Amino acid sequence: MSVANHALILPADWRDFLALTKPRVMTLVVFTGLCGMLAAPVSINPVLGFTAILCIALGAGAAGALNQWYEADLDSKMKRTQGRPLPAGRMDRQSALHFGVGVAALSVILMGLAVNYVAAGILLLSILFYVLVYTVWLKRRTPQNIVIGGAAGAFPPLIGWAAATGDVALLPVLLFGLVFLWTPPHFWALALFVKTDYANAGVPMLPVVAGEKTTRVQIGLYTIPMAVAAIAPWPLGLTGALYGITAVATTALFALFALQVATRMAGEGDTMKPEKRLFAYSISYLFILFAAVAADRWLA
Ligand code: HEM
Ligand SMILES: CC(C)=CCC/C(C)=C/CC/C(C)=C/COP(=O)(O)OP(=O)(O)O
Repeated sequence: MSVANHALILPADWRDFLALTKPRVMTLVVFTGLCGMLAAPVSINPVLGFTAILCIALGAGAAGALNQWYEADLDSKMKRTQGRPLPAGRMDRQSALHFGVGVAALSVILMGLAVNYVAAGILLLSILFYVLVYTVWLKRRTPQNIVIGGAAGAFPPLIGWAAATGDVALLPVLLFGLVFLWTPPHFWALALFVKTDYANAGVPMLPVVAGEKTTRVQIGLYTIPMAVAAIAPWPLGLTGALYGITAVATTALFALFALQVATRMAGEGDTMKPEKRLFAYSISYLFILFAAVAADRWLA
């Protein structure tokens, strides 16, 4: 059987290695890192700044590759992920592992040598968090997997800030909190409409384990502290009105969409529209907020 499987593996090309890095999701991860760096009250040398962002992209991509190396079995059971290079048989697991470990090591070492050790340390922590805490430990065990493990995706603004300043401060910590608290509504909105995929693969995502109604309520509840983290930098004097007004307006819309998801209880029939809208908007929302925090520092 394993010989037959092996015979099915076609040579991977560069597009498969690119797919291993989850490039679409990682664009937002890298963007939050870039804006965290631009929000810092110092001007980083452009070559070092570019290197730092490259390291975040390489580290995040490597973490995505290691995630796919570890869970090729799960990915082969879900429609959304069946076409990835490993489950589709276009790449062997060994190549994915070598690529992931090599690129992760390169990203952390380069960040440490060229930028600074604080940024390198947080980058290493976020890679380990995504691969070990989320993927290996929590994802298959508890519906709280993305609440705790999701912290991995919230580190990039801190990494960007640390790359520029060599330190951390309250503003990037609030930005960390924003992404951390944004992750549950972002992901559970999606999980509501890909629920059967996760159920088939045996992944205990919240809608599968606790049901649709609980998930909707949880989305609403997480939106409250998320809104506080999003708006707080303005009254705290960490940003100006450009960010503040943008945060209030975009967060109000997020809260409205989350409320619509929370109050649309299971069994009403018709379409799944509110959760699709919240999921799509969640992505634009973070792009806009992070663009605003950087613009506030440079334009205001
Ligand atoms: C554990 C936490 C998270 C989970 C489980 C999660 C899960 C997902 C899933 C399953 C998708 C569907 C499409 C795909 O696979 O490409 C998705 C889309 C996306 N996620 Fe997340 N996500 C998480 C955190 C984040 C974070 C922290 C960011 C960025 C800051 C992010 C940004 C995105 C973006 C930009 C997309 C859209 C990709 C596209 O256009 O196809 N996600 N997420
Ligand atoms: C800097 C650095 C290392 C950042 C890490 C970035 C990070 C943790 C992003 C989380 C977003 C993500 C790809 C979730 C997918 O969850 P999943 O793996 O359960 O999704 P899947 O079902 O699509 O495989």
